[in-house]
Amino acid sequence: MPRFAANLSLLFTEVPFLDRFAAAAACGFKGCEIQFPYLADANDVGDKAAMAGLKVAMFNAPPGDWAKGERGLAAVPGRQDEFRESLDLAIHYADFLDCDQIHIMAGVVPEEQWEEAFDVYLENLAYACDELAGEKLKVCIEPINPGDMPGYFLTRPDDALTVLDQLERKNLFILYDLYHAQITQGGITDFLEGNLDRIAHIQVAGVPGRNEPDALSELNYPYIYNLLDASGYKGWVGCEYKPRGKTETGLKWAREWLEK
Ligand SMILES: O=C(O)[C@@H](O)C(=O)CO
Ligand SMILES: [Mg+2]
Repeated sequence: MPRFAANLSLLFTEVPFLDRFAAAAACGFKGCEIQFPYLADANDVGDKAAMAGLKVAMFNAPPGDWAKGERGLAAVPGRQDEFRESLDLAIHYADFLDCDQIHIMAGVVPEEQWEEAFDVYLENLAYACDELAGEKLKVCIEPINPGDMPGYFLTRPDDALTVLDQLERKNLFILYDLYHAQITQGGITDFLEGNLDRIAHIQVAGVPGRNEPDALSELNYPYIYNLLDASGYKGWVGCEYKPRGKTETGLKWAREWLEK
């Protein structure tokens, strides 16, 4: 049975962020993920997760200046010092949130800089893997479709495999977001069956629309969940979608998996 993690950046937004942990637990979630926890104190976030009995399965390293359109620093030439400093904050939060894996975003890079950006990406990820290995943390990279994030540097799961092959780091994994992967590359079940040992975290959402992962999606999610179970997937499945209405009303798709 899949272990679902409520994405508290997109779900339960009917209540303030720090109240979402209890709201998710009340609906039966045992895990959560957070895109960017940094607006709240690490201690408060960790306490709220612990009090709600939620495992924090994943969060993102600081993305740079989100309001200015930055979507990560790892592949952005000239921002290496800032990238390295951002890891210190991510490690601080990982400690308080008791979370053992961090998604490091590549960033938006003009196409003419992509050749230089790839070298910067490899250098920064190697540094991050070595720094986080010392803290017993995993580094995850997530291909993101260019429709949702124009100009984002890492878009295809096969390109993420190339990065893992080049760096050969034991603590470097793919965050396999099925919503993005279906849009950019497809072949979801082949990729899962062929690379499950290189996938530390999975996220789901309906395609198209990024709403609930239910029968209105072109992906047959119950089939995928059964495949994950049969394949022995031990990670979490992050519910990273935009509810069509109230979060709780939209959770009908998860009823059979969420413990009450
Ligand atoms: O899919 C996404 O957008 C997220 O998983 C993320 O980390 C960037 O917002
Ligand atoms: Mg995602």
